[in-house]
Amino acid sequence: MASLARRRVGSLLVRPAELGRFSAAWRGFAAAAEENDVAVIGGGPRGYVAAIKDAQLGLKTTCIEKRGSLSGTCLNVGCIPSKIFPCRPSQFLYGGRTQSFALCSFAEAAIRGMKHQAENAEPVLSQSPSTEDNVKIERGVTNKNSLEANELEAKRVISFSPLEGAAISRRATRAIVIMGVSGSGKTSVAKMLSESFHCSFLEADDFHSHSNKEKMLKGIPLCDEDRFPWLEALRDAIRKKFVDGETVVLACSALQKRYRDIIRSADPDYKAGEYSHCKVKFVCLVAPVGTIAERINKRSEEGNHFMPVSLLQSQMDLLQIFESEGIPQIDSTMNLQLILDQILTLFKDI
Ligand SMILES: Nc1ncnc2c1ncn2[C@@H]1O[C@H](COP(=O)(O)OP(=O)(O)O)[C@@H](O)[C@H]1O
Ligand SMILES: O=C(O)[C@H](O)[C@@H](O)[C@H](O)[C@H](O)COP(=O)(O)O
Repeated sequence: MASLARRRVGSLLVRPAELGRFSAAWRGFAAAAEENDVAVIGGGPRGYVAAIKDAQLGLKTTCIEKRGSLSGTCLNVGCIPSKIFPCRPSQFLYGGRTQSFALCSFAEAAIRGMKHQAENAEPVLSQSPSTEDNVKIERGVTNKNSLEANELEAKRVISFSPLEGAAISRRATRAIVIMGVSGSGKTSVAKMLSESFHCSFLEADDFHSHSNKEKMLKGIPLCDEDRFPWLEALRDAIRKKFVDGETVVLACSALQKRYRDIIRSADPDYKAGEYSHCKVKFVCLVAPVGTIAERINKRSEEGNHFMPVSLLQSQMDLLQIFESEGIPQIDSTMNLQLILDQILTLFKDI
């Protein structure tokens, strides 16, 4: 089979021999100097399972893992029990039957095991994988740009960093639309958000027809006839992302509910009005008209956009959000990092 992944410098490469107790499972894996069919980045529970499966399918597989042993945080550092129990030991460990735990013998045995782990948990917690430092290191190793950083050539690379893993598994089928009037900061914020999520970014402006852009350039507001094909193209682009199992962040004005409804219909399961179940989520950036006008003027002076400030008022007039839609509004006079932090907080649980 043709080589799909070639290692040039392998400081991050884990050889099968270094995998200790996993070596038997890794017999099918390529030695570092051999050619690889697949490179799997990240040796956590998802990464090593993918790598083992590839090896079982007969592909020469190399797993890249910074830790030097497999199975990620759970096995090497300590997983949920060791993190939870030191916080609430009395409730879980000593409350026993007197609390509302209907414990079967299996659960009792599990708790005894956890108690044992908890008693030894202090040093584990001091190197908790959830510290920011640790996350940074992981991202440095496994994000999409890391191929170059790792000096790894690959046509088929599967990446499983803890952070990206969380992003993929928790947000896999979401579209987050950063909406608002022209100049409110949609593009700037949406780009940053997509970088944080390691996901695609779509710019609604790129979907406008030439005639739409010409119209706006001349200071003529779009009408619905102009907008609908544009919004439908955006809907289709988002739907494609959903089909591919991808998260996407879109910057789009989406000023009226009827426009947002077209975008919401990218979710094939969306039922009109059931906003909280819809995979398409909106966040609206708001700021006083004066602030936005200044930004648009500056942007126009720099020749960076077709949208003239003369259209701002028509956009402000059009913007309408219904309370029932539950669209969070973010003050876009804040600096971009603060805006991003607020949005990340909003979406931390999805
Ligand atoms: N929070 C912010 N603080 C300061 N300037 C901002 C902020 N957000 C956006 N800008 C600037 O305002 C202008 C318009 O932002 P942009 O992201 O293009 O808005 P939109 O996509 O909503 O039209 C850009 O020049 C951008 O750099
Ligand atoms: O970034 C912007 O300045 C706006 O997003 C703008 O370019 C948008 O494409 C138009 O506003 C057209 O759509 P509406 O007239 O429906 O906002």
